[in-house]
Formats: sequence, structure tokens, C-alpha cells
Amino acid sequence: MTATAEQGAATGPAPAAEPIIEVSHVTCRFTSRRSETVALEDVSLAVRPGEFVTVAGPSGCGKSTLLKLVAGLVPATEGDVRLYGRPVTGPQREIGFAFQRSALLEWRGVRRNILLQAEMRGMDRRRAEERADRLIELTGLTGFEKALPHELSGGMQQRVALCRALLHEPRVLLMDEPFGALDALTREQMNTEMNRIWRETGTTVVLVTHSVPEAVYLGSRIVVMSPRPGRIVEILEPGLPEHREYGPTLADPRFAAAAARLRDLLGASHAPE
Ligand SMILES: Nc1ncnc2c1ncn2[C@@H]1O[C@H](COP(=O)(O)OP(=O)(O)OP(=O)(O)O)[C@@H](O)[C@H]1O
Repeated sequence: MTATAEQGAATGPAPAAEPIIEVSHVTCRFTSRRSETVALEDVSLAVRPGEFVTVAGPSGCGKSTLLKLVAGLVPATEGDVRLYGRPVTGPQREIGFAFQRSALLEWRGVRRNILLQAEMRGMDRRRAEERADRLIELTGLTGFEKALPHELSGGMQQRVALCRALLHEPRVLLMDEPFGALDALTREQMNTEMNRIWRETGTTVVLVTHSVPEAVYLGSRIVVMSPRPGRIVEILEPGLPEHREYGPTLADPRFAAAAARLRDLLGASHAPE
């Protein structure tokens, strides 16, 4: 717990803060007339305020299902899920959700795509516009406020989606492979920006990824899952500083050790397939 206490001191929240997300002994089964899939089995995870948790595991091991449980989009078959200290019993509004595909409206410019979140929530217009402008600046989209999605690069489209997910200042942001469709260099850039945005906003983030470097670079903790039925096999805590320049972080022995361990675990878990 030492690493978490130190991180707490750097970002503000009390070191002994209660979990903001709590998944306790959750099993998740999808049953149809023809089949039953156990997506998750006895998964427990507590995320504290201000943490950046990455989730890595083989395809189909239940990573997206874990995010959907927290968002209240999928019910747990067994076990409990709590968000902000309250049981999750249906879709949660007080979160941000970002997906692999940015899902922007083609006919709306950048700023109006971001403000869609405000319209859906009936947010105060002035407050939403101020917040949108701040996020546009924070994500380097200044000058592109009116550009349509097809006029933007893939990385820029993901930045717009990120702004939209953060517009209502959710304390928890869930991200499902948000940078998976980007080329390697753009992905590195987005990782650097994501680290900065996380530090500047203090948002608690849970991000699902297939990428070993992304999982280790972004995560203050890295949750490693087994093949389906997904169980947590290990949680890595490399102890890297919160502020991470890309090159120096990748050269850090703590990064190398965590990445090697993660590769081992994922390699081992791929073997039976
Ligand atoms: N609504 C659903 N109904 C039936 N089965 C489902 C449903 N959602 C997910 N599953 C199954 O549960 C398992 C876990 O799916 P999930 O999408 O959570 O995995 P994942 O780890 O995110 O996969 P990937 O890395 O390929 O995106 C899969 O076998 C999937 O087919």
C-alpha cells in the first residue's frame, strides 16, 4: 500500500480514501437457450480515488464486461459492484465512458460533438461551453473547433471523444481500448496526453488495453486477467512516478520489469488456447 499512499500525497486525496469503485466476488454469466458463457469468475477489485488502473488480458476474457458492470450496463450474476459507495443496480450517469471507436456525429463539428454530452444531460449551457473550451485547449484541439470528424486524424477524433467523456466532470472515467485503432506513434502521443490529462483533472481512470507498453505506461496499477472465465491473476504495481515522459519512462528499469512480467503472464495465459 506504500505506493498508493505516496500517490495519494501527490494528487490530493487522503491516503486512506474509501474505494470509489468496488467489485466484490463478481461472477458474470451470459445465458442463452443454446449456451452459457462465464465471462468473469469471482473477480474482486477496489479502485481508490485518483488511481489510474489498466486492465490487460487475452481476447474474450471479460475486460469489457468488467467495465460494463461498473457502468451498470451488465448485471453481476453473483457478487456486488459499488460505485461512489453506492450499489450499482442500473446504468450509471455520473461516469465518463470512451470506446475504441470514437462514435462522433459526422455532421457536427468538434465543439458541437463535445457539447452533445451537455445536451443529453441538460447541463447548464454556459458552464458546458466553458468546460468544452478548456478541454479543447487541454487536448490540443484549439483551432479545430468547427472541423468535422472526417477532417480530423484518428488521434484527433479520439481526443474529441475524450473531451466529450470528460465534459460533465465525471469523477470516474471508463475507457475500453480507446487507442486501439490508432497507429503506433499516435498511440504513444495519446498515452502521453492521457497521463497529463489524468494528472491535471484528478479523474479516476480504468482503461482496458491489449497493449503491454500502454498498460504499464499509463497504469498506477495493472490488473492482469486470465483467459475466460476471466479471473484476476495478478495486480502489478511498478511504482513509477505519476508524471511520465514517454522515452525516459520506457527506459526506466521499473517499467522494463513490469512489462516483462506482464508479457510473461499474458504469454502464459495464451498458451492453453
Ligand atoms: N451480452 C452478451 N451476451 C452473451 N455473451 C456475451 C455478452 N457480452 C460478452 N459476452 C461474452 O463474454 C465473453 C467476454 O467478453 P468481453 O467483451 O468482456 O471480453 P474482452 O476481454 O473485452 O474481449 P476483447 O479483448 O476481445 O475485446 C466473451 O466470450 C463474449 O462473447
